[in-house]
Amino acid sequence: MSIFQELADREHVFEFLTQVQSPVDVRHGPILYLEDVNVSFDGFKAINNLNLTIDDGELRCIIGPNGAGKTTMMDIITGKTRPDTGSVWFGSRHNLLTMNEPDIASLGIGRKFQKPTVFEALTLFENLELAMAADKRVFPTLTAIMKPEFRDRIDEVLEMIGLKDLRDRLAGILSHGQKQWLEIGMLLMQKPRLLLVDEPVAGMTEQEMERTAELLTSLAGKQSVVVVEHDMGFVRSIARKVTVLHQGSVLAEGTMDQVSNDPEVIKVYLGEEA
Ligand SMILES: Nc1ncnc2c1ncn2[C@@H]1O[C@H](COP(=O)(O)OP(=O)(O)OP(=O)(O)O)[C@@H](O)[C@H]1O
Repeated sequence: MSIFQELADREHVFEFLTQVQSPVDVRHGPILYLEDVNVSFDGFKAINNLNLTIDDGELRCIIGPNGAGKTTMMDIITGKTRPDTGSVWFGSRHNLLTMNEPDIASLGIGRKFQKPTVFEALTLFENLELAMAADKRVFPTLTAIMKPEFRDRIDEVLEMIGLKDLRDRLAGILSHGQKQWLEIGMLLMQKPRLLLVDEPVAGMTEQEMERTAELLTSLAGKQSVVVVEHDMGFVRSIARKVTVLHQGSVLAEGTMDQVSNDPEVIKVYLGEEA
């Protein structure tokens, strides 16, 4: 179609008017793909021929004994640690090993560390506002904060994390669990495609753990979520598919029942709890 025909065609949708699509291409494969990844620290193999695939929208739990390589694996995905060999892809287009940490984050990979780091002297609303302001992709100027659509997004996230009633209270008054949810909310402001969550329920009450399980399961589908967690009860309550890491490689993968009945897993890990 010529440019003149396009201009005359009222039904034609011009490319510049269409919504910007996420750059992550998952049409023909997983959202995250690690192949034959190796990392040594002073000759010690922390990650040893690691292969891992996460599907778009999946909620995956990663378990494994201390020193299994879980944190190192997260560090590799976010660009904090560079592997010695192997490949790490985000969708089929983005080779994460060629990108730095800020570029990987702006592609839509959000990481929640174990300890919450919210701004206690600011309200919940302001915390979420700041999280949005930190995202240069969707939010080029601070003055844009007052736009109604951004306020709507903040209210939507407050609803998702179950803290809408505390919208204008200071984050300092929140319980430990509520701070964790707020921090998850801060990541959600940037609409990540993949959320990496490190030990979300450490230090939480039973009730907070239940609420966290609901939150993480509600996020799956809309985004992919990878949870590293030691609490087996919690993992059982949310897990669809579990990956067991041991000595830097995948020892077993499957449902919680499958992996917890696997003799190798029982020997190296779950046996400690049996
Ligand atoms: N920067 C580093 N320098 C040296 N050794 C390291 C470094 N980072 C990790 N390691 C070692 O690599 C191994 C894997 O560590 P990692 O923290 O990834 O395990 P993990 O599964 O997260 O353990 P945990 O459950 O205790 O957090 C450990 O033996 C650790 O001591």
